[in-house]
Amino acid sequence: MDDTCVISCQNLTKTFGKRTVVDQVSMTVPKGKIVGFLGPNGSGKSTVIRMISGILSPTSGSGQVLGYDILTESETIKHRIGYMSQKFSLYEELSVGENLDFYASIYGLSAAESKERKQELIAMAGLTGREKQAAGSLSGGWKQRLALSCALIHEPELLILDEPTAGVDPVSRRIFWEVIHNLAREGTTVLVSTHYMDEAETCDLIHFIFFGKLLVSGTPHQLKEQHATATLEDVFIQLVESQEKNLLYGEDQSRV
Ligand SMILES: Nc1ncnc2c1ncn2[C@@H]1O[C@H](COP(=O)(O)OP(=O)(O)OP(=O)(O)O)[C@@H](O)[C@H]1O
Repeated sequence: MDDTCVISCQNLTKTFGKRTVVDQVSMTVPKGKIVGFLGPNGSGKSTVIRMISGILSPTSGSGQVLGYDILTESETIKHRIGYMSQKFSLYEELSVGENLDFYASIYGLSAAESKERKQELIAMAGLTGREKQAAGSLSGGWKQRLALSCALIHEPELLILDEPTAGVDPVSRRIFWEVIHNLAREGTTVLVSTHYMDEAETCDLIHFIFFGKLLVSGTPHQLKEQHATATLEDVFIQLVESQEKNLLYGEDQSRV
């Protein structure tokens, strides 16, 4: 793997029963960049993300994450990356501080490291004063930032976010993205799936997936230029409409 890339996968494929939901996806994520992963509902984003994160085994294909093999070193990958899904994975009955303690213990931080890191993350997430509040009683935006803090407890160099802002209000989304951009400026690489085009516009690179196949990759500017559109939303609509036409006229019917 090129050492300027922290994720690289080749012909990654996942089949559930007779359905191929991820079909020979090859893509890279360059170091220090924010990479947006876009595609309609059910196009395979979460499945790719789960294979890259070492949570799900591919049916075929290969991949390297932070130099580790996704087929043979998935446990190491899980330990080295920061991962946050839409479900947030918080313990609702535990307090903000206890949730962070829990994740610190999973990642093997010493008591001193844990204390220092907790303070940093609580400040970063704007959770100061809420350390003793039960996670379950936090509003959506606070829960989201606590979940992000838990994913960052071990200072991962790669952060993988699966629709982290789904169902969160616009102000919280903006605060969340400010945090993401700050992390990227400090050198963290981010792969993030999203349905929000305003979020995608701020990514350094975009991979667009449809029905399990990677259709296009490029910077937001390149994609808009290639498709002669003013917005990424128009690029998205153009891609989906042209693919749906292909499906309607008989191409790739086996994949639906
Ligand atoms: N464990 C599974 N067993 C069977 N089918 C699955 C499984 N996991 C995902 N799928 C199917 O794979 C397809 C891709 O799902 P995936 O969640 O990866 O899409 P997505 O692009 O992340 O969608 P969304 O944007 O709605 O979250 C869907 O049709 C889904 O139903």
